[in-house]
Amino acid sequence: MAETSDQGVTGDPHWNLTPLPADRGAPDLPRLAEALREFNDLMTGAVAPPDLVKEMLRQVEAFNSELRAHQVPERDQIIGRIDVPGRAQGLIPVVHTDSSGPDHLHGRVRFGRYYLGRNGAVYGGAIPLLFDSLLGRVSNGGGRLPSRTAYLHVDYRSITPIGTDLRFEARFVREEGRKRFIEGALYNGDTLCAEAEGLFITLRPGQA
Ligand SMILES: CCCCC/C=C\C/C=C\C/C=C\C/C=C\CCCC(=O)SCCNC(=O)CCNC(=O)[C@H](O)C(C)(C)COP(=O)(O)OP(=O)(O)OC[C@H]1O[C@@H](n2cnc3c(N)ncnc32)[C@H](O)[C@@H]1OP(=O)(O)O
Repeated sequence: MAETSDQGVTGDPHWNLTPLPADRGAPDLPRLAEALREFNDLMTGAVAPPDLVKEMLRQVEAFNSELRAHQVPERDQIIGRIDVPGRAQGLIPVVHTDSSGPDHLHGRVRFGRYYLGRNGAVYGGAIPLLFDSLLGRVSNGGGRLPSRTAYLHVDYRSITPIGTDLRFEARFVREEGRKRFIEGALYNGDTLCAEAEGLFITLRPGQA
């Protein structure tokens, strides 16, 4: 499956994004995020030998020590930006878009072992995380002004399995003044795993 970035707001003046610095490792950051995602999945599923654990601890502590010297204010941060593929972070699993438009987003997602709750099922809290991102993308797509989640209602209809390609749909339902109602659903084949309804509020000018 091809990597897909959070598209739809890139270059949109509403988001007021500063240009990405080309020389600050940005091209490698999505690959680093991919490696870290795989690390999380492998680490979750492994019982590693003690020497390997010791060596990983040494290396991770060494990276932490270097990174402490390179902390920047939020406005200069690269990881998490919507114009970087997969946002270069591992919080939300990578989403692959099959079809998108001003009022919908359809695609696929796979939760790795890192997201395991129990008995092969995705941890329940990870599902609203996904829906917030998907519904937020629909709300903020189509050239609309930025909005913020006011509520997110999730119904769990059946177990969501890890390690399986799942299909999602999200759609813009209606708008009432500053209120936007967005719905989404997550399927394993024909089985409905979860569905969500979100209220997103258009931010007023200057509202941070
Ligand atoms: C600027 C960044 C925004 C965040 C977006 C982040 C990233 C976006 C990036 C890229 C976009 C692409 C992808 C998007 C991905 C993810 C999106 C995630 C978005 C979030 O994850 S964001 C964090 C979680 N989110 C919060 O942290 C909200 C905290 N909160 C507030 O910031 C305020 O609470 C706010 C602004 C929501 C409203 O405040 P406000 O003062 O502007 O407006 P007000 O209260 O007047 O509400 C107006 C009308 O909505 C009704 N209303 C309000 N809340 C309601 C509720 N809960 N239930 C039922 N009705 C409700 C009122 O009753 C009134 O209705 P009426 O007009 O009919 O009287």
